[in-house]
Amino acid sequence: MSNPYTSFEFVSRAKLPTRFGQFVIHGFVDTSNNQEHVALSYGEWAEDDVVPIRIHSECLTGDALFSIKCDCGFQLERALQNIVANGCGVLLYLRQEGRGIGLLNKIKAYSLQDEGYDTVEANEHLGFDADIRDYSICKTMLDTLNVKRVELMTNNPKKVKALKDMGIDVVRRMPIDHGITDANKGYLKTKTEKLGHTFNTDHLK
Ligand SMILES: Nc1nc2c(ncn2[C@@H]2O[C@H](COP(=O)(O)OP(=O)(O)OP(=O)(O)O)[C@@H](O)[C@H]2O)c(=O)[nH]1
Ligand SMILES: [Zn+2]
Repeated sequence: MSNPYTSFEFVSRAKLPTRFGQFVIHGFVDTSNNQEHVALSYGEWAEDDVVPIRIHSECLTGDALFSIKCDCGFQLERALQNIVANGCGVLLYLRQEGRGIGLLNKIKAYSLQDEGYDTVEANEHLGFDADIRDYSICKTMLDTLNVKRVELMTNNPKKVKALKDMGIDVVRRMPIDHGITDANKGYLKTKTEKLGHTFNTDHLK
């Protein structure tokens, strides 16, 4: 069987001052499709330390354009704040817009949602599975950053499983229930009911 990690390469790193604190940005490329991904690290750790990490999937609308249709922007901000409060940690920012279908397809899915489809039905109507993300580059990123044991900030059990399957020791999961708005309650409910997210639905009432 071919090694699934051979197409991932570390390219360069640099200091990145942010509103939250002084991070380092590490650039990676997937040479199989020229997709560029980044990791942001904060502070220092020893090889056996449990490092808080967030695997964040790109959401241009939520992360950069202030959309409250989803919870992504809130989660991104909270993750960086958590990392700084903890004294060290890592954000893996994966360019898997729209759960892997890309920005323009996500806008098509949003258009269907305007007509009444939920987030899963909209993907399926466009001919995609509900979630086509791949997390394998995380292994290369974490190896490069010398992270072996993690506390994962997520509500998504698929991310926990993906990391464990790659040999990363997921010591704990930290829920990240943040950013509930009237505009995204329905979306979060669908994520919980159809995509297996361990979201506390009491928050959605
Ligand atoms: N196709 C599609 N993608 C969406 C939609 N809303 C958000 N996304 C994308 O979903 C991804 C974020 O996934 P989420 O399901 O919100 O959360 P998660 O990453 O699985 O889980 P957490 O770690 O708990 O945040 C980003 O890539 C967003 O662009 C939608 O309605 N349709
Ligand atoms: Zn989003």
